[in-house]
Amino acid sequence: MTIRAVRGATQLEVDEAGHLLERTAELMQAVLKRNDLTSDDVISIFLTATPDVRSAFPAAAVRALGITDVPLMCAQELDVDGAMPRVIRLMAHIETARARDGIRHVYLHGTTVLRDDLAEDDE
Ligand SMILES: C=C(O[C@@H]1C=C(C(=O)O)C=C[C@H]1O)C(=O)O
Repeated sequence: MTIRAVRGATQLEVDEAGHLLERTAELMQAVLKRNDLTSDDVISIFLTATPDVRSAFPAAAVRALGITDVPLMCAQELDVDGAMPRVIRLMAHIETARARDGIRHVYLHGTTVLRDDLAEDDE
């Protein structure tokens, strides 16, 4: 097993708490599923929201999935001119037997344009 990092991002239609929690949970579950991970394989999760997001802490969505024993941290993304609005990002450090190029990064709901080199088709 090796420690690796996996990235994810999703975009909100609106900045509302219920929707944010739903989209963040969807993202977290997709990151785990696409990389054959369980929460036992996760070391830590860092989440960001763009500065226009004010409705909820994305970490709450991860906890609501039952991932309660993993250190979580939320922060605000850089306020770059022209950047995509209402984006939730995550980076999870994980234990995995996968090679670096076997890690599947997850970009949902229109965010593939952020990193078309990393992102697969939105499933
Ligand atoms: C491009 C993204 O957005 C921003 C830019 C990043 C980059 O250039 O690597 C990484 C995270 C964000 O700060 C992304 O989420 O992948």
